[in-house]
Amino acid sequence: MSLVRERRHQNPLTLSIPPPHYHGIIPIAPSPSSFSSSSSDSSSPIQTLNDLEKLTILGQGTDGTVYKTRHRRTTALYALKLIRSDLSITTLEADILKRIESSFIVKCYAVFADSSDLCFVMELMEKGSLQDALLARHVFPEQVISTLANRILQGLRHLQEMRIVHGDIKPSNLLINENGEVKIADFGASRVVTGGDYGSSGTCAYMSPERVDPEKWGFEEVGFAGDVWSLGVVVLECYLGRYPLTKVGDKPDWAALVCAICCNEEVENPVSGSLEFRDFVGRCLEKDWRKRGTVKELLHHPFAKNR
Ligand SMILES: Nc1ncnc2c1ncn2[C@@H]1O[C@H](COP(=O)(O)OP(=O)(O)OP(=O)(O)O)[C@@H](O)[C@H]1O
Repeated sequence: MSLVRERRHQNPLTLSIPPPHYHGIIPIAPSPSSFSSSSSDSSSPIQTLNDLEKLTILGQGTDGTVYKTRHRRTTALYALKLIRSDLSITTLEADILKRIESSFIVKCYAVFADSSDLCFVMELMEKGSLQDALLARHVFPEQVISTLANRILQGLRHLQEMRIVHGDIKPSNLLINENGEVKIADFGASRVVTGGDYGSSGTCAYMSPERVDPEKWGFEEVGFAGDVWSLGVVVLECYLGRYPLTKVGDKPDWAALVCAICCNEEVENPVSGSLEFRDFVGRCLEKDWRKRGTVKELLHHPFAKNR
């Protein structure tokens, strides 16, 4: 998990794009020197890393490992993410995570840092990521996708209220808990916006046209519309059971992705889908961000509104 995603070489569809265009962005992080080595609420049961006992490895990211852990005294279970990375980059994520309180976003209880690692103590999401679920199940029925879309939109609404653009909504950053509830995770590509443009960190396959080619689509957008586009890609991927913007068999390299995102006239919307589903996908995957559905609008859309 890092701000710049070039190292996501394990997954052919998680390609990054050339140098960013930063305009009007306030990085959330303090400078590395001002980052405290331990950041845990004094009322939290987790005061030091020694309070946690590692049980198993839950997964491996680009820059570190996620462990299942147990609090020695309370026996409560947590996920512990250890990241070996440039602290100036990862403190961005730490600072964002600590501020967020929402049942639609994976909770971060504490952040610890030593000389080379950042350690995030997080809510344990027992069922892994939506990516894992897609690999196991392949496709989801519309009703499940509708609930998922609603939860992601509610998470995005919370982030927007905090002026945070997630910047990397994709199946592997959507985690599932014991109750089957999906929550947004991984703020390695996030930004607080004050207007103007946003950076181009994130994962190319899920990036909106205005992020991939800002000159063509204009610089004014603050980035929230980019998260809506990514949601549209995820929704379509859950329905089709494959990455939806390139054709089956296409080599998913950077050029093919840029072409699929920016050049093709319209994203192919499956005729087998219900009218509501197709309209929702169309509103998310509107190429022109000025015409794309907003989070507020889509929360009232017949496909995604709470039933
Ligand atoms: N809070 C959590 N609870 C349970 N499992 C988790 C949690 N956070 C991450 N994981 C699992 O650990 C794995 C690695 O997560 P991590 O966020 O480090 O990397 P990633 O997002 O998969 O990839 P990248 O590092 O390229 O962003 C994921 O596949 C996920 O299934």
